Amino acid sequence: MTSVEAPFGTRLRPAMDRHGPLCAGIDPHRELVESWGLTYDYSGVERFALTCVEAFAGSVAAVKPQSAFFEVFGSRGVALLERVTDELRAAGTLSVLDVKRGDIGTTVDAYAQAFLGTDAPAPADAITLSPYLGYGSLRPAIDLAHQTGRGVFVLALTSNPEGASVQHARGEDGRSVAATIADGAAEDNADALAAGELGSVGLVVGATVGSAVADLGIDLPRSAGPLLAPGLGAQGATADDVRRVFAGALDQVLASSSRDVLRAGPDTAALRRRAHEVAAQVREVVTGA
Ligand SMILES: O=C(O)c1cc(=O)[nH]c(=O)n1[C@@H]1O[C@H](COP(=O)(O)O)[C@@H](O)[C@H]1O
Repeated sequence: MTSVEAPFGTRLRPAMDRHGPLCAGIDPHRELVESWGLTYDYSGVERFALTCVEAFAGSVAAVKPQSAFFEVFGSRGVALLERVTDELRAAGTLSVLDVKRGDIGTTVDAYAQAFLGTDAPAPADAITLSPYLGYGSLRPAIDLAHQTGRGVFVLALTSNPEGASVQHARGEDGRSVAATIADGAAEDNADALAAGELGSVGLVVGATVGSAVADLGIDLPRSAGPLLAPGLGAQGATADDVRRVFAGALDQVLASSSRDVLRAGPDTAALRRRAHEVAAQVREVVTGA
């Protein structure tokens, strides 16, 4: 059992200040594992994941293991994922578990207990959530995260081209789905905003989304939480894209990169060096230095 912690946002802010605003992904794709000279099986993925932990622990603001690549190996893969989050926790490095959960509220409650509760078997510092059963369906997870000092990242504008068909759609009031989700985060982070702190309800906004934030009238600064920004590197987004997409909210950006960093392995030092390089580039963009 883990105890209640200080709010996720207030733990993330100093980590980003210290290491640069990068969340390094652990995504053991078959081709990456093989490019490291490992066989693509449970043992190869175990070696891959634990090398990433060794490289990133204590070196980056946050680490985001992608559950799908672990679930491929069934219960052993899930146990490995739990080991990854446990080792990150022991090293004092924040984990963002990428599980993209979403369901009716009563089921979300169980997901919340599984990942964010004080009795969670291997709690993460934050998880990713999908709000497409309605932002309100996530209430049990958001409330529990607030109680236990953990965080959530709610998909708002995803980095993939297909996301726009849902996220840009407008309701009867003319507001887009993505803007409504950002409004929800703003309400849930209102106390943090008033206190001048980073909120614990983050949004996922891809660095690939072009002018969508402005076109849809989304007020990112008012959302007041961290903005997890995937898409850098492998999906084609650049530092300039980060500057443009997040103009006005750059201090909330937590850029996320998986393949671009992971390709530097299998050498632990090279992997860490690449993570530092990308973190420094993002820091330069967000501070305008
Ligand atoms: O929630 C995410 O992390 C996420 C949201 C999104 O809109 N786009 C997106 O790519 N992701 C995740 O971010 C990672 C991107 O990996 P790379 O493209 O290799 O950097 C993957 O784990 C994706 O599942």
